[in-house]
Amino acid sequence: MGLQTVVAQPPQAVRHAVAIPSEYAEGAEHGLSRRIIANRFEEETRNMMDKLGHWTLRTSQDVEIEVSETPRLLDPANPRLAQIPGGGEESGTRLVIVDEHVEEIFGQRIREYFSTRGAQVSYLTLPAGDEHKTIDNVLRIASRFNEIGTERTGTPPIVMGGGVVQDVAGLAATLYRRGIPYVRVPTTLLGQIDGSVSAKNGVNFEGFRNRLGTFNPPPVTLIDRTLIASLPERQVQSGLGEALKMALIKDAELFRLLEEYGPDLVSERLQDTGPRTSGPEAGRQVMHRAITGMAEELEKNLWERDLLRIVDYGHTFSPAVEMRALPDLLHGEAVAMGCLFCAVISAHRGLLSQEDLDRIVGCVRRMGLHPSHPMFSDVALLRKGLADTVRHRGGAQHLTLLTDIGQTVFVEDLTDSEIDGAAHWMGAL
Ligand SMILES: NC(=O)c1ccc[n+]([C@@H]2O[C@H](COP(=O)([O-])OP(=O)(O)OC[C@H]3O[C@@H](n4cnc5c(N)ncnc54)[C@H](O)[C@@H]3O)[C@@H](O)[C@H]2O)c1
Ligand SMILES: O=C(CO)[C@@H](O)[C@H](O)[C@H](O)[C@H](O)COP(=O)(O)O
Ligand SMILES: [Co+2]
Repeated sequence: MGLQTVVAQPPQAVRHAVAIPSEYAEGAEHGLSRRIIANRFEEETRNMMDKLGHWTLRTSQDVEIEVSETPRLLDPANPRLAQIPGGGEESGTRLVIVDEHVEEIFGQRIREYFSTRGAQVSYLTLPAGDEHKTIDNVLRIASRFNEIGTERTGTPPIVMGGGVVQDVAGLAATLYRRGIPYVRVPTTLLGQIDGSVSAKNGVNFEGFRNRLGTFNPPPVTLIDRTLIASLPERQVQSGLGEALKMALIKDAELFRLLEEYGPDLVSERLQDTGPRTSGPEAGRQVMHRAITGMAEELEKNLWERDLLRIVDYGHTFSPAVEMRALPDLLHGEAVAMGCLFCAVISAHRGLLSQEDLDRIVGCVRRMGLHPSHPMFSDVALLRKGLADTVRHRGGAQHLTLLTDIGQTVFVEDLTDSEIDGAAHWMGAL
């Protein structure tokens, strides 16, 4: 039966062109009104549908993500790191994935830990840095899973390192056998306060940040704050860039801590060892407040069904800048600049006071971060970056701006001239 498209007068429920078989269309030639033809077609289709099978599968998934502070994680007396999430039995060799600096600093302790505990493990070291957040490295991990016989559930890999190795290994775990559990041990400040509660993984692709990735939260993430004591200052500052984001969008007290203790947090690597911060335990508070804020935001929207996300603050223009500047700008450095850029737009709109804007610039500087980079004055790059972010946000700007420190509003009407104004301001810093 040939099909021919006839634009019928839509009956109540039919609002568009209906494909009507040719014998009905022929009826039109015999003077039947299009309305009658369409009704007859609908009725016959309905009769036929009664005899056709129809299946709808509805399911939901309970997800529990444990993020636990675990002191003395590498002490062989502490069983936590070797445990199988959910308490299952270990049934073969587990892959321990680290990056090259983690290997350098902790490799020996990690080996001692597993050998003392008699755990069957194999090691894989990946190159460090965002430029190695690639699909090739995902495949390297998958090959090692094959080599050592990684199972569906009994041999969950353990990933120790910063956000890069977490993202790469997380994607490998989600692809392998269509998804295996793994244990996440973040060893950077950024990884501990931001990536630690995230369900996302990903790799950069064709010059775009996190263009390939999935949602696959590991069941267990273990945080030992002492592991970040060996971080270079610059990496601590970069991590504080994400803490600043969290402070600006929802936690004025966190902002106050960053403002007051910024330099100490950096020099002490949040260990609360110095005379000034050991009293109020600024390091512990900053870490706890940042994780709590992120967990609150992600728990209600883990799969990002809602693309209005305040945690994307500072991540609107920064992805384009960060990728163009690679490897010169670290993720948290670009995010801090992205936060400031949107604070400037907020102030130019009269949403944020000049005094608050000055406090934000001061805070960024106190944490040892640069408030700007020449690329944040590159108007063409910023506009292109926004266009791609809009595609990422389902075609809307969904731009978070500040109305106060710790208070936000979404806008959808940012103009090119506002971008130009903020870019000019950043260039004058
Ligand atoms: N999936 C998510 O939700 C999520 C969240 C935040 C960030 N990220 C991603 O994370 C990446 C940034 O993470 P990052 O800042 O941790 O960078 P990173 O992973 O590159 O680590 C930074 C550097 O610190 C080194 N290092 C790691 N632990 C160390 C330690 N304890 N002592 C000394 N050196 C150590 C690493 O080898 C690396 O050279 C970005 O690609 C970002 O997109 C992902
Ligand atoms: O950088 C990241 C995740 O990579 C987080 O800090 C952040 O909170 C958000 O998840 C990002 O804004 C969105 O990341 P993405 O969807 O662009 O990968
Ligand atoms: Co980020």
